[in-house]
Amino acid sequence: KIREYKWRVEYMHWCPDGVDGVVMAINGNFPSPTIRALVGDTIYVHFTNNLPTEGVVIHWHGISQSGTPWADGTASISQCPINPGETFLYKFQVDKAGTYFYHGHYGMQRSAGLYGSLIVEDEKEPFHYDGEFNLLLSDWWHKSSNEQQIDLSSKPFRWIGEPQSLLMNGRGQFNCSLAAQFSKLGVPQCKLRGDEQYAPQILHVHPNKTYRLRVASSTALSSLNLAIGGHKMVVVEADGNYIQPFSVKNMDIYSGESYSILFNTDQDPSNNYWISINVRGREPKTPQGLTILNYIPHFASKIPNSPPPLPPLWNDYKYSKAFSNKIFGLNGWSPKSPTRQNRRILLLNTQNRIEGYIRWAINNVSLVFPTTPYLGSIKYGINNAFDTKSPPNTFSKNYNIMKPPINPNSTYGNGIYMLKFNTTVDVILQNANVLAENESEIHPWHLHGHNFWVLGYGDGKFVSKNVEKFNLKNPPLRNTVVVFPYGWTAVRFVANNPGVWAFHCHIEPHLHLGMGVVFAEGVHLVKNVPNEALTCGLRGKMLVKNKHK
Ligand SMILES: O=C1O[C@H]([C@@H](O)CO)C(O)=C1O
Repeated sequence: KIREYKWRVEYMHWCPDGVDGVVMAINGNFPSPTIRALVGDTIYVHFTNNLPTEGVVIHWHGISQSGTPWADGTASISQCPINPGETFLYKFQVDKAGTYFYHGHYGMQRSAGLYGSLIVEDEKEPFHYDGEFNLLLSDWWHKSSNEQQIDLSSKPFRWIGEPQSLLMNGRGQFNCSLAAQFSKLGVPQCKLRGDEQYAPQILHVHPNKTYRLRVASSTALSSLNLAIGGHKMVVVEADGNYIQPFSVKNMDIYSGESYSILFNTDQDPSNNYWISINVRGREPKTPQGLTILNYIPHFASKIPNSPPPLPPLWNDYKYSKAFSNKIFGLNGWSPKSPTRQNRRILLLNTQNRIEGYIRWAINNVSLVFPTTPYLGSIKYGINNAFDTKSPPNTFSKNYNIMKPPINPNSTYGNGIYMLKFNTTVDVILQNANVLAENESEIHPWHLHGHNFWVLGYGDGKFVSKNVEKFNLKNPPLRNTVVVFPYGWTAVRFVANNPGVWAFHCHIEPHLHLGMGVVFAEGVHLVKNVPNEALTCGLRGKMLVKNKHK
């Protein structure tokens, strides 16, 4: 079935957390509209840019874009930014059921609020439920994304700081709390009618049923922990892949990840319950995000009679690792990983300083995007559009990941990794100490155009004997995976999707500061690239020249 949408993106005044602000909205909605489709459907989005002075693109996070790499929505990689006043047609198939989302992928447009849910349903699933909800999680700053972007590229560097609020489906509370009576912070109780833009979206449930909660995190920065007070959660899906069900009382979710959980409404039906999100992995300076699980027929306004769930300590990484290590592919539903790899790439994640500017680098290269999208320059053989020398396959064996870099300098680069078509590639993501002593941060890495198998995580520096401990039995398939502080993460994927694909830290300011790499495979097999995708930069000039010949 074809599902067709006409969308226009524009700036709009909105009040996501009780403080007036400006969001990037689609057709007047914040968050942007939810797409619901059935597996196998083709989506047509006629996307018009009504922003007054800036380009825009939309990335369909988790969708393989098999056969349509020009619709992946990554500026400088798969297409030219759509100019103000122009319309671009995103046409792609949703070939895999799951919980997904979409978001801006140019500059800091995700932080500006350009995101929405994309849910692909399946007729056959390995579990049952009576009803479902969807929560798209995000973090929100009172400073505009434009100013954030300027801060990050200033000398001296200005860090954007922690978000002012956490949002669920675009709703949060900054100047008041839903749970003030349980809080020691002295914030007032929110007095809400329920129709405010920042009033929480309440989840209404019937007792003694099973519900599916779909959650995805579109945060710009924050790693989160989600809990439903008094209720156990059974995790059943990760990034559009069925996983071996496991039960937890709260769960971590990193930017770029999505999950489905099942919960039973088996608690005292005369009470309501909190649903909470809290910041993990960074010293929390942002109040927890809250909404209410309301047992019908009681009033939704009835405040739960116990305090919101207590999250694990923000820096309890052992706790986070235990959660990640519970995720396995579901037998019979999850495709098996190839048993061996053709190529192994080691990627060292470092924070650096180039000419006084703070940047992130991978194997000492800090990614800057070229003006001509890679897809067009490779496909049409334009060889002066980017550095055709590949970035390093590995990093120095002597690098001490436990200390700040001895030489923090790095280089800007836009070279990419050319992968042989249909080969199996292992990537080891290696974390390290940042510029300051005794600090290493969480980085959730997201791969475009593919899922990868997560073969394992480890502490410290990766050594070749770690390969013996790789999980080849039931590794989970995902499109996003966390790299823990001072640790490494190993993933495997098959380079079988003709196109050019970003692989990057999903923390938006980190990508903006160079924390990513680009893979290209089988580009000669890409057919029918619409001219509108690539009519900018040198490819644009080439088209114009040909016309006048
Ligand atoms: O990229 C980042 O910069 C700051 C800090 O490391 C320097 O101010 C921070 O917390 C980041 O995640």
